Amino acid sequence: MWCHKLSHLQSSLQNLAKGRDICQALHLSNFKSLFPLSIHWYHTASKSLKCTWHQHEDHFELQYANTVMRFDYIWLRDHCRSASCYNSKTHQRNLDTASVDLCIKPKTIRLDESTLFFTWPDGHVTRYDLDWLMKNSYEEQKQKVIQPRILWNAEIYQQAQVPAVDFHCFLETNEGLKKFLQNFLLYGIAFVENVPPTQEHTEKLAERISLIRETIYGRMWYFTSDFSRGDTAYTKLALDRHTDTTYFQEPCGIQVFHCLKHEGTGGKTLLVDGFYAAQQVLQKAPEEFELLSKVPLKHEYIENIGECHNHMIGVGPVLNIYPWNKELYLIRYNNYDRAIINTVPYDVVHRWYTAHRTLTTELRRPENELWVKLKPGKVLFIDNWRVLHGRESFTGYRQLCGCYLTRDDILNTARLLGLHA
Ligand SMILES: C[N+](C)(C)CCCC[C@H](N)C(=O)O
Ligand SMILES: O=C(O)CCC(=O)C(=O)O
Ligand SMILES: [Fe+2]
Repeated sequence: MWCHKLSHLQSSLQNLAKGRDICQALHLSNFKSLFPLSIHWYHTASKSLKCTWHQHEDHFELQYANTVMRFDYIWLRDHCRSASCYNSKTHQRNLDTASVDLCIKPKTIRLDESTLFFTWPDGHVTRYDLDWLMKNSYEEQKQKVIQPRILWNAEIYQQAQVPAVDFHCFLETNEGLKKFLQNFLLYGIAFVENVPPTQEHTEKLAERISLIRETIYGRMWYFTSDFSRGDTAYTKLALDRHTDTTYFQEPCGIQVFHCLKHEGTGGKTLLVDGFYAAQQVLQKAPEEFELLSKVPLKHEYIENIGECHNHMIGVGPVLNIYPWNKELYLIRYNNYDRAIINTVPYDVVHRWYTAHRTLTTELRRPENELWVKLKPGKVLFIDNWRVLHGRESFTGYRQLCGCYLTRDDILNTARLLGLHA
């Protein structure tokens, strides 16, 4: 695992902010026309960017770099970066927010160069750099994507010719690891090749990018069609596209597959970008997209086979989106493991089935299906919050090993390498 290198992260954030100033300075020409005439505005030139602000009764309004931003006074007090309110070494808040009057108002506000000074009733002074305020404002944040992605169907993915990363490159170089993670973040799938076909080597790969998430299936799993567990994965049957562990309150973030052996026919792996399909639903039937993002459902796993006794339940909508920018972050789709729907009134149920059908139609379009035959030596990583997998039925002896990984920790690794995650 990686240790924290926050200074590195900070300096890349600073570079990002500098680049932004230059871009936004170019868009300043008509910002004056936005001002209401009836209230008193303060105009100041800071560096090259003009800034105008107004102290309203219940909030602070700032126009800077062509952006109109509003800040609640409690927010401005809460985010104070002074040494007594914030520990800049640990990046943690010292201030006890509950001790601040919810209706707090600054006694005075003044701007000096590019720094705003708020003096609070008890005399405490909070200072904010204009660029910091802008970067951290809601207005800025809602324009941004949390996770840049390339949504794909089979043709888009194949044309992109995303290369697999070599085993040694992945394990021994930061470039190899970074390339791999960049592919994974953009497409939701990525391959490592030339891996010795053993469970130990597969485990080593997994540990390079994240933490293994131990589950009811074990830490590293290793399975054949031996009916050893109460799930169709342990048969030779075809499996339609799905995401795994929908019956966990937090479905596993990443699935790793390594086919160690197959002597027989069939058994190809199916991959479908769930976010591409959801995007199609959003375009064709936005109210159905919304319904799929609002109606919570249960998924369930009940197992009573030999020594294995499990009963897992996970609740959540099929599509999970960030409310401020509507960006998708998780699809929970498994028709096998979907539990009884009894938390939704009948008229909504009907609309939900219609919406689910629309999504299923998109997910099942042949042009959205990427089929790959997993071979010993080639390890597949799947973003289980985004990309659905399935398999063709097969004959003969087939051995698959792999594991689940935690999502937070793969993103941690990616961020520390300077990637946007
Ligand atoms: C991958 N491994 C064989 C360990 C488990 C398979 C679990 C399959 C289950 N129906 C699900 O979708 O979650
Ligand atoms: O056998 C396979 O290729 C995959 C089965 C499956 O869906 C799983 O193990 O999660
Ligand atoms: Fe699965």
